[in-house]
Amino acid sequence: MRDIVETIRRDQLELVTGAPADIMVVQGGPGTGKSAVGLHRVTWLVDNEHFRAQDILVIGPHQRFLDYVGQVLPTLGTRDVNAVRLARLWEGETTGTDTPKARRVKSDGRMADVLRRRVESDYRPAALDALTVAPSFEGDEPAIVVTAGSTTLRVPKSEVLALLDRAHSGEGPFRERRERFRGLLVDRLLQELAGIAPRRGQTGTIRRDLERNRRVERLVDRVWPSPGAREALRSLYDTPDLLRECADGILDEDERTALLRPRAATADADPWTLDDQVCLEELRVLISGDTPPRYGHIVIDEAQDLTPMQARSLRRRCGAGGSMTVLGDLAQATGAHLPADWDLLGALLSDHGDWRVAELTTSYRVPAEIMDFVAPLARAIAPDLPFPQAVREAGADAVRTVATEPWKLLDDTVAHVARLMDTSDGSTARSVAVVVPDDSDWLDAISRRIAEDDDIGARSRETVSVLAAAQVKGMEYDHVLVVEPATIADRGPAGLRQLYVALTRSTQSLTVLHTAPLPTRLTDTDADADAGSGEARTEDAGAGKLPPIGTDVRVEVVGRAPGGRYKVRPLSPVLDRPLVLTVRHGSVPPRRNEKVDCWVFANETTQTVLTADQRGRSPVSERMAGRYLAALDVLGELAGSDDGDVPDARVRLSELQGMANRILRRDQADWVSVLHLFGDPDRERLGVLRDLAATTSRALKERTFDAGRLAEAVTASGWTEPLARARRELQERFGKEEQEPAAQEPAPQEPEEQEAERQMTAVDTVAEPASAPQDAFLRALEESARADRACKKHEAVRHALKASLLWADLQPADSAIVDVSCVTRHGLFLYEALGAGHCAYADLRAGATRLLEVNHTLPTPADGLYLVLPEPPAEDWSAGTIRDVFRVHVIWRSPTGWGGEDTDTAFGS
Ligand SMILES: Nc1ncnc2c1ncn2[C@@H]1O[C@H](COP(=O)(O)OP(=O)(O)OP(=O)(O)O)[C@@H](O)[C@H]1O
Repeated sequence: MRDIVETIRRDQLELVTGAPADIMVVQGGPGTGKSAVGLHRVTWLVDNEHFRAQDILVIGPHQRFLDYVGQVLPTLGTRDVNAVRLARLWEGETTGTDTPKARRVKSDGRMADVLRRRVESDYRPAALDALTVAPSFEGDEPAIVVTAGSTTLRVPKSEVLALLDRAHSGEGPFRERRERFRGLLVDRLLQELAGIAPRRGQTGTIRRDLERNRRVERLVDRVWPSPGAREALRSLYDTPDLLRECADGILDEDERTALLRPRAATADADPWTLDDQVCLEELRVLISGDTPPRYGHIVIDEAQDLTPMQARSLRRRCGAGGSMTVLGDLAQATGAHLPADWDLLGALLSDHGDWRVAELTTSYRVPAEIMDFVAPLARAIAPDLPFPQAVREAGADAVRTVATEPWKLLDDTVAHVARLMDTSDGSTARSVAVVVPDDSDWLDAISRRIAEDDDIGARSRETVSVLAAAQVKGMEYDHVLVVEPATIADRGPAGLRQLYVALTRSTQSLTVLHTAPLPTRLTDTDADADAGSGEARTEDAGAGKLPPIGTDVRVEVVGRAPGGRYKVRPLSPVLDRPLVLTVRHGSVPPRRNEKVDCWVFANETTQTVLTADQRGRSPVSERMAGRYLAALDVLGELAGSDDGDVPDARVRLSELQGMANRILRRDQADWVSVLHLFGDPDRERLGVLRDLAATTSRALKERTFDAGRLAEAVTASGWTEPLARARRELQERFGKEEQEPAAQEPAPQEPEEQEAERQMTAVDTVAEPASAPQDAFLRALEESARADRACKKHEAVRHALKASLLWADLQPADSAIVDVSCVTRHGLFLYEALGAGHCAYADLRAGATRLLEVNHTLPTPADGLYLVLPEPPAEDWSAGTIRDVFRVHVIWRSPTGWGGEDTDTAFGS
């Protein structure tokens, strides 16, 4: 950043020194110096006395940006500028999260109209009817009556209505107009009093008495109540009729349903979200006219992520004659709204006044080789934006894409981090960022492995950052290592943009480590430029034409497609979408013109992905059906309960969460069947179900469960009917009621935290002892498993094995008897871990015998048996002998991963 002080370029300088008038939007790709321009502009505005430093507000996306501001502005000679994170701009604590749908509705500009109507809905002149007294003589009209001391004052109803209308139609916030009405009414009563008792009417205290008169108070409260902002919003969210009235013609039914939320016992206990806080500010302005502090000039960084409601609120902070510098890149938008142009934000930030867009088109950060690599992605997500030209070249090695196997990914990541750290010239340490998909376990797994690594552990503390993709916006590192880009790209509507942000953070080199094929949008150098900025929007765009997941298709292989996939043409049925066949690593690649029977695995925006791999298509087994039945009912039972006292509620909620997760992750033997059972919902709706199960479970755990609130949430989610249908279907299919889930397996202590583990145990064919063997035999096996597991080394090996299976995209399980079991493409495998020092032939023989015993307890024998050692066997002949004699394979932990002849098959290859 310090470089820019000397090297600022002409196009940047023009923006820095432009006269501050209205709104200037600076649109520029990654590394074009937008943030740098914004900060230089602050200094220039202060130095040239356009504004005092304290009249300038700088808004950034996160704390690291503020640290950067705090560091850079003083070096430019400017102090006392207000700098704040966007999320901190609004009053109140954020205690809740919204569903993506609710978030989009609350932050949409139309919400301002709904809120305005909500405030005005409290003006109720019709309530006057109930407060009037009948005419007292012929020719008289209904009137309101107020007693002032011994005098009775009557004002005809028509006059009160006129006063109401006069006050209401005037200018000003709601409460100001309400007080105006009170004043007008009191004036009128005084006038009445002056007619009856001229002398009393003139005393000074009588006006105050009338203002506080109980009847006057009551009348004002009835015809013109005025709740505070929080109550106004709570009642809007928890009263469907009120919401319908306020949103009529503005929000459709789906959108209204997304907003509904039961209220908690107190307003403080409500789950207030950031978008709620923005709405509350809007309401405070409407109700009492309270506005936040204003500034002369506002600089907003990463402005592409502003929501329309936030933009309105920022406008409010801009003083009369104030101006703004708005910095952003539409291609990097990852917020609730993905704007295709600056029109809406420009109009809102300028309050429909003047605004203009200037462009920066030279990337100073990202080397040309990396920009070339991301160009297809940029074309896909933002075809109309100018793509920045890089000023620097970093050499042929600047971009590396490294395909690896899932079980090697951790080791490979660490090895590449070590390589990148060693690129230092010796004087300055290089900054290295490892960017992983959001919400994955990899953040912890990789951080831990790096920290534990003897070689780089201590050295890495200062220089290596492991970050989720959502955390890297606006950041810059020497070397960036992006792990599994396909998963980042697959995360929701903004996934591809998130990936674009992650890939453009580096000044020196980019390494991409992947086990799944690279996203086509990244590799597709021939892609049409008009793929459209809506490309990343939703997976179900144009849903009418999409072939259902699980549909059988026979295809002919046409040739290779980018990202390790194959272009195919449909033979039957004929599908009119581009089709690609994906092939798992390690399997035999299909030949050109080969005919393949496959099925629809996923519908991407522009193509349908097929696979011949039958994993995922198993029917729901009878054993799982019992558990699913219990899970499908749990929300209904809880919603109808008094206090959440429902048998095994958290276990069943966890199962329900697991059902949604298996579809979202496409990772279990029966995920396609469960998808159909749920009625083929899209990913967003599955996310809603998963979150509902998780939050309910958390509420039970934290004893904040509220049945009424759950009932409303379930209705609002739209899941009531699909869950009931799924239950009916399962019952019909298996002709039974659910089994007790607790009888299936021990209830985990913390269902959410045990989710991963429960996923594993959810595999149908997983090793659960059959009832035939003697109890005593089972107990003996359990006992010896327990003894083995007391050894730390044994457990370390067992968990390392599970981790590698997970990396291999498999779902390991275990039980009281089986150390690890896993369904692979070759069937069910059992694994027996050995502990420290158990590597002699006698130990292997004992382990193999035990494996055979465990195998004997299964209803049907496993398809592969593996002994897993903490180190290589003591004798070099023993592994082969064990295999020949017992048909048990032997693998062992090695410094670089796993050793042994059968390592590949052990992980399903
Ligand atoms: N004229 C320049 N000469 C040399 N380096 C520059 C120049 N302008 C910007 N830079 C450098 O380029 C890098 C990127 O700048 P900056 O962070 O301001 O870009 P940005 O447009 O905000 O990027 P992004 O959108 O990716 O967050 C910084 O290291 C900055 O110092």
